[in-house]
Amino acid sequence: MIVMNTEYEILAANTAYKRQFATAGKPVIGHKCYAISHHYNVPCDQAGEHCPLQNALLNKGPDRVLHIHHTPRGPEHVDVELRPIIDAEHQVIGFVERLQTIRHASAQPSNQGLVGKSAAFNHALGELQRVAGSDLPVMLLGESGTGKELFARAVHEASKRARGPFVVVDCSGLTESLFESELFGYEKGAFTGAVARKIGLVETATGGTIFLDEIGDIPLAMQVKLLRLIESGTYRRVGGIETHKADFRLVSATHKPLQAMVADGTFRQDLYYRINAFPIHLPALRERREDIPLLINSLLQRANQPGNPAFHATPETLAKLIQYDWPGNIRELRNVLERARLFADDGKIKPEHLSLRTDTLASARLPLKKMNDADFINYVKLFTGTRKELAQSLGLSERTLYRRLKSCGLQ
Ligand SMILES: Nc1ncnc2c1ncn2[C@@H]1O[C@H](COP(=O)(O)OP(=O)(O)OP(=O)(O)O)[C@@H](O)[C@H]1O
Repeated sequence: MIVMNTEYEILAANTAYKRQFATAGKPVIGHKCYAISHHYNVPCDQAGEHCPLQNALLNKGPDRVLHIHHTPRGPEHVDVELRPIIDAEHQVIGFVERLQTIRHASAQPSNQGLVGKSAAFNHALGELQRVAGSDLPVMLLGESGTGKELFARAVHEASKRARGPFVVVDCSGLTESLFESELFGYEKGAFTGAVARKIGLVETATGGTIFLDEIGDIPLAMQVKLLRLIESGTYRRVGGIETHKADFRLVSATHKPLQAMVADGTFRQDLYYRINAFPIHLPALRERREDIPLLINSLLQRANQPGNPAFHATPETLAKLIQYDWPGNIRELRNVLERARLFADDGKIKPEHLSLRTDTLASARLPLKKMNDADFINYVKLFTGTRKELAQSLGLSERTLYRRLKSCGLQ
């Protein structure tokens, strides 16, 4: 926590903040918050980010945002909550800021969990952070392979139920009778083959979270039973008479258009409102292209066997992967990399090692040399290598690249 004046200067900091940001010979007191945590020399809102201080000043009330901070450990996601200090004349004279490092997502290559730092990813993460602490049902909406299960796990881990179980139910593979016995369990003798009592997943999830993946696939008859469970908070084992109390937080996901299904009668409206209390839209990979290099590093790190040389993508490969449309999102990226590794004998993943669906390869429609200015600028901004590598990836000489950069106002 820190206390600041309205000039963004840090007046006081607690031990945790100092431990994080103060280094010998570089104390934090008296310095601007944006210089310490962002390495900017202007306030965040002038550097293209949302500044909670400006909002809190304007509204004379608290404000909360998700930021990426530059810590000695590298960039990290931080949940920032700012409260104004208001004097007797109703003037804002300072702020108290509480910063909380988010552990369930990483802004640098990581061998586990969610990674990302693009605006689209940060937005979804910010929503997750807001809802996690409550017991509200969460609905994750996104194309296949966008990380719905990882997000669901992150909701659980960021919640008060983190120490409880996280139970995944894939609804798409379950028939009606199976759904009921899986979810609620059954008593001995409930049906042929029920030779002993079986505990259901709802019971297993006591104190934790249930993730219903592909909830749009639940048949209508089962939707009634699910609704009853959610509304009453109780259930009965199949063949049982005793009522049990349920204690779980519900996270659901689907890539189906639930609203349209409600309209045509294949999904119950009452259930829809129950489970859709807090929808979070997960961006497709093509909406967060700037995360692609980070994701590639993370996924290659994950696939690496100890003792083997580390794999990396050449600049040309990176260029191709950034341009591709990724209909299968991160799962497809993971598969493409896993296959490419088998061909990259020297650890370098080259364009010929990639198996991309050519119909969606943007470069097939758009020769790199002939890119228009807007696409060119966008491409340059996303590129993380050196200038030489950039020229190579575009098939330009360094001199031509230099002229093109200059003509677009990029130095
Ligand atoms: N932000 C992320 N950072 C790192 N890895 C990710 C991220 N999002 C997804 N992945 C990885 O991508 C793969 C697909 O993710 P996941 O299974 O969660 O997707 P999904 O949306 O649930 O897919 P489906 O709808 O097909 O079930 C997994 O291997 C997961 O680890």
